[in-house]
Amino acid sequence: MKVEFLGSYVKDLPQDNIKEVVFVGRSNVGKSSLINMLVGKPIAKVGKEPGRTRAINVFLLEDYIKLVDVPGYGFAKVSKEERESWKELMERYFTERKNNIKCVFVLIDSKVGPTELDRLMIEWLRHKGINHLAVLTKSDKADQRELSKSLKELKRIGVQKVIITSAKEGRGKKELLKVIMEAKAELS
Ligand SMILES: Nc1nc2c(ncn2[C@@H]2O[C@H](COP(=O)(O)OP(=O)(O)OP(=O)(O)O)[C@@H](O)[C@H]2O)c(=O)[nH]1
Ligand SMILES: [Mg+2]
Repeated sequence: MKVEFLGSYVKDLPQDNIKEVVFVGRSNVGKSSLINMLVGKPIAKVGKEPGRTRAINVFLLEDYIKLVDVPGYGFAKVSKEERESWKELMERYFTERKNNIKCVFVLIDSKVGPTELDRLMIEWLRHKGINHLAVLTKSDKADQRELSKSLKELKRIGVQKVIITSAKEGRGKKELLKVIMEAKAELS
């Protein structure tokens, strides 16, 4: 698959008309790993310590759609200022890029299920009218009971579509790529 790193953004965001899919979720939930699994190469940095991805990292896939890796939320060890700047960056990103966003993948750990912050994120996307779906990550680490519980909880908070994934085992790759590639059909 053809993929190219377009840049890292902390302030000024790109101003083009290319469609994008966005990966959001708690720090350490597996956003960067999932991007790497999808494109088949280690293009996004995977952190040993959570809270590693500080900027918005943008990758161009097959010349027509962008994958956007945004900094994770909910990491306890960040200062109030850092949390504020994260919020500011996210608000700007979703406001400025709203019309380009094809889908937001809200990543949730299969074993942990949706946290309060995930719920707020989903509610906020719903309120803004931004298309989104839930992606359960690291399914290789969760047993059937944990997985069912996470699915049930997502249903309870009104999530319509869920894709179960494991970056380690390649699970969910086809389903995610299908959502991503649908942008192509929309463009032509
Ligand atoms: N077992 C297992 N581990 C995973 C999987 N995906 C990611 N990990 C591990 O989880 C940790 C965090 O992964 P990242 O991809 O860096 O997570 P992130 O969401 O990008 O984290 P931030 O950039 O800090 O927000 C790393 O140690 C990964 O190796 C998976 O599918 N299975
Ligand atoms: Mg990351």
